[in-house]
Amino acid sequence: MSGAFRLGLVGAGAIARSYAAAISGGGTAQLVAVADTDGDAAAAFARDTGAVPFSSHRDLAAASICDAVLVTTPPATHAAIVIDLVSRGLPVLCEKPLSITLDSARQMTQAAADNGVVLSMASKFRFVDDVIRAREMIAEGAIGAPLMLENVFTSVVDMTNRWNADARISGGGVLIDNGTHSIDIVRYFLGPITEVFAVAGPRMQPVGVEDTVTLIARTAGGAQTTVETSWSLHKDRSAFIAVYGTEGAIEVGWQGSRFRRGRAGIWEPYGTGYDKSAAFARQIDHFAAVVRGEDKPLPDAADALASVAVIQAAYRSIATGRWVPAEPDLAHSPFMEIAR
Ligand SMILES: NC(=O)C1=CN([C@@H]2O[C@H](COP(=O)(O)OP(=O)(O)OC[C@H]3O[C@@H](n4cnc5c(N)ncnc54)[C@H](OP(=O)(O)O)[C@@H]3O)[C@@H](O)[C@H]2O)C=CC1
Ligand SMILES: O=C1CO[C@H](CO)[C@@H](O)[C@@H]1O
Repeated sequence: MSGAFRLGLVGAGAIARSYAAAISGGGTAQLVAVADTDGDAAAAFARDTGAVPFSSHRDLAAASICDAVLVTTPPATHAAIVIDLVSRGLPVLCEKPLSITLDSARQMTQAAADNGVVLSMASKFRFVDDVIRAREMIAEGAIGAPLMLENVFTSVVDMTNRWNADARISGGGVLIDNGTHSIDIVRYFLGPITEVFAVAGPRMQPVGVEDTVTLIARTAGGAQTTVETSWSLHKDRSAFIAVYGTEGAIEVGWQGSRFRRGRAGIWEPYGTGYDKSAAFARQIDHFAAVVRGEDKPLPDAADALASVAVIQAAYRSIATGRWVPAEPDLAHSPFMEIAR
């Protein structure tokens, strides 16, 4: 494959517009096709981007003009669309969550494996410079052994008239929505998650799904983590990730990040914080490199599947009030003995 990376897009809604803006800023990808079941949305997107419009992902695939496809439809539609696309040999980058059930997510990763094509889940925070640098510093031993990770994704978003509040389409509320980012971040920094405990807070929006969730997780490496997600509370924290280790700490912030040597040293600033468009652009360039065989998927299909498994475990924890084993192959970790 040489020349521009010809990207098709399925689902011409809000986040598709963010991708189009990021791609138009440069990089290796060119948006060549767009499919949306809403003909007006596809036509408007096509007009603004120069992509060829289609009324279904199947028609888009049949046109054979794409090297790969980005799926940006609501979560309940991901499985059927992705399975169709990978079965036609098209590599796919699918927006989060990969799917709304573990069974359907497994079918997706299996279909990709059977057809020998790349399937990755969009996880923009893996493509934020300060997040990448934080992970590198931890790998270099800058904070010693990581002991604790805190993640906070809280902001006020009115979900009352959006598909996000309809569990049949979204799979749940803020836990599957923002929590999917959180779980992938935790796994990116600390590796597999063994057990989770989650509680849903008082519901502040008149919706049929949870709008505030606190989650605690243990990792296979022995670190612990807390995740706070809300569509209804704005904690207004400057940092969205904090990792504390035996020899220091790192905070990744929205406007800039910082590093502290030792348990009570001076904070040293680094980086410039979070830039969504830059992260999207970098994610697409990385996906192009993966499809060209020049790099490995981030996250890979197993990571994406694990994120679905952990979120499902967290929902079981909310329903039962118990610790729940998270990633199936890690169900018998020593921590479960403590939890019992
Ligand atoms: N990474 C990030 O920062 C973010 C990621 N997301 C994720 O992106 C995805 C899309 O979210 P968002 O852009 O907010 O959703 P939108 O509702 O704004 O857009 C989705 C579009 O897909 C269309 N659509 C629905 N079903 C199909 C189908 N089967 N084939 C083709 N098109 C279809 C919808 O049409 P219609 O309206 O007629 O149903 C709509 O035009 C979700 O998975 C979400 O979790 C969302 C926001 C931020
Ligand atoms: O990153 C994100 C920002 O918040 C949105 C609304 O909760 C999420 O859907 C999205 O994934």
